[in-house]
Amino acid sequence: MTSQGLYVDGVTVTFDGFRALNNLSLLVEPGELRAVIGPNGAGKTTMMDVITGKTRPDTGIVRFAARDLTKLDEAAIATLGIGRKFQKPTVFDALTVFENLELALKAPRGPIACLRWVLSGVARARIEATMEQIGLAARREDLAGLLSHGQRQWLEIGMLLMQEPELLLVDEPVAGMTDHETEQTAALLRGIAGTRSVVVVEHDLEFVRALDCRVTVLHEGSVLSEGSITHVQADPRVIEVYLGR
Ligand SMILES: Nc1ncnc2c1ncn2[C@@H]1O[C@H](COP(=O)(O)OP(=O)(O)OP(=O)(O)O)[C@@H](O)[C@H]1O
Repeated sequence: MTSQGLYVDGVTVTFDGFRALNNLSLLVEPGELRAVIGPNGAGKTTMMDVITGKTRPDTGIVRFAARDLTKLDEAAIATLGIGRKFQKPTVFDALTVFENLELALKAPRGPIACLRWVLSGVARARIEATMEQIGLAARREDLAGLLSHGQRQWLEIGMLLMQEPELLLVDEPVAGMTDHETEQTAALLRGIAGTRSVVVVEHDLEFVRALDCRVTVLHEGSVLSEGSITHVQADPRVIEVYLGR
């Protein structure tokens, strides 16, 4: 077993006798970009909930960077460097792009420390670099409420990046985006991986192809197939339960 990365082994989650996850095992390497697909009810959201500590598994191992996540609460898991982006963006509409990113910085804790805290040159440079990365440098002074749906999603990804996560979980990022925004999101996520692991749950298979990464197909709470998008799309079991419908 690897001591780094995300290691899920034999995880089962039962809701009122129904197995949402059924002996789920998966390994995501440090710096890897991984797409997770599967039909409705396959267990994708439950898998994310288990990794972030929202749901406790009945059995199984969940480790990240050699830490046992099943022993930690949601706050402790976030502190460990696991960030999650939900489908709906939660940016602050009345703040500018810059201010949203500033707010997401890891500010010192405690009232005295906060009073003394001034945005340092290093912090400012990080905000600048993040605005470039998410393609919003030209919109820095614009209120988030004026951004398009896609741009708001990127801003939220930027806010998560300000927390310097080592693992980023992203839930259906391109739902409601234009084709052009979808392409840009794939490029953004490819760029974000490498220095950190990124797990993306998505239904849009064109987008998953554009991610150009290993794909895990879930079905009834287990891994049905894994490999390149070309490999899983040609897998008869995947065609039967997911693609062929
Ligand atoms: N809190 C809960 N109580 C009872 N059943 C639940 C609960 N959460 C999830 N389930 C069930 O577990 C199964 C897996 O759900 P989950 O949301 O993880 O699937 P999913 O792959 O994310 O689906 P979708 O693509 O529709 O989001 C579903 O049958 C769902 O109804």
